[in-house]
Amino acid sequence: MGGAVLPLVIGSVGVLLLFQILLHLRRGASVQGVVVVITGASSGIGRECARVFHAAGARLVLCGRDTARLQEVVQELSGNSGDGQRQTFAPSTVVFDLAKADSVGKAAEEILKCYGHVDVLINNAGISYRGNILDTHMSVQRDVMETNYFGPISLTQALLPSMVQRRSGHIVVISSIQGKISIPYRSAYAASKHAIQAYFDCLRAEIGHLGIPVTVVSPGYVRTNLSVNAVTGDGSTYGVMDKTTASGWDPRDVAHAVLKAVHLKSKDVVLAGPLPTVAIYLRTLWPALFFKLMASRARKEEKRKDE
Ligand SMILES: NC(=O)C1=CN([C@@H]2O[C@H](COP(=O)(O)OP(=O)(O)OC[C@H]3O[C@@H](n4cnc5c(N)ncnc54)[C@H](OP(=O)(O)O)[C@@H]3O)[C@@H](O)[C@H]2O)C=CC1
Ligand SMILES: CCCCCCCCCCCCCCCC(=O)OCC(=O)COP(=O)(O)O
Repeated sequence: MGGAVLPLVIGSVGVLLLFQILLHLRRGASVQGVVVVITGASSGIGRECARVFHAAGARLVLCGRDTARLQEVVQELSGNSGDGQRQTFAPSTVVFDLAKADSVGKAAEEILKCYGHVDVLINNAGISYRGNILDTHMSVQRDVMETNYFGPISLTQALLPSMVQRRSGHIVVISSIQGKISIPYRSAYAASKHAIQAYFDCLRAEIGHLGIPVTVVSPGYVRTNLSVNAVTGDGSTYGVMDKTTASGWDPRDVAHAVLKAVHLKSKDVVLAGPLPTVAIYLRTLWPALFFKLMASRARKEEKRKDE
């Protein structure tokens, strides 16, 4: 009888410890006072990240193009002092357009002035696209690349030297399942997300040993305004809330997953259901079948448009 008690006590203490660790992870105590920069903080995933990181005690620098919409987020967060268990901070804002190459350097200087350094950069801002390649202006292909690829990598490269100097920092990028597989009528978007994945995989290998982790987060569909704001082949706004978007993940869950990824210093996180996950493996292991499925998907979508 006595022999069974000790393992039971050790087991219970172990479970209790594990519970405490999980609780600690959920609370995100690791970002208390940490300087977190979020691009695209005015809506969708970025706005939810702002809420979640603010509640976890981060000192935020929120970025976007629209002063009024950013101020709305600041107002909301400033009036919300969290659960009272930790100190929260009123966010700072920096307004700039990632697609304007000459504005990013100046914005990085402004960001650094807020707290003197950056602990976590979350490259979240982005735009999607709808269109077939034959009818898409080259200017659209370039514009999507500016916002989704050149903008984030310019900002990253402008902030990196200060992280390297301090031997401290963390770079996060919100990519997409479409950074891993390409689906028809998304050429500009999928290409920009593949480019982002490749760039940050290279960066991870180059700077990991300096104590600066790189996290690529690849969500599936998320319930935001991404499809509404998407650009079409002639440069006009798509303006439609797609069913896939409307029935996607709650952006709050994505934001919590980003916080967890920061805490765990995860390298590559896929946030999607089984089908997209199978598709990623299929693309590598049985590409011929994957290409066939995508071609059939393209024909079906073409037919739907013709009806
Ligand atoms: N929703 C989804 O299904 C998925 C989204 N993602 C990715 O998540 C990220 C966030 O998108 P999501 O929240 O869904 O979409 P939203 O359209 O809701 O948000 C996009 C954000 O990006 C900002 N933004 C867009 N263009 C620029 C620019 N040129 N310069 C600066 N900021 C810009 C917008 O700010 P403002 O317009 O105020 O300037 C806005 O805050 C994107 O990178 C997207 O690719 C990935 C997978 C799935
Ligand atoms: C033998 C078994 C075969 C099973 C594999 C079937 C392959 C199914 C293809 C699944 C495609 C999933 C696409 C997911 C796309 C996605 O989640 O994108 C996220 C976004 O970035 C959304 O942006 P968008 O502008 O496209 O709304």
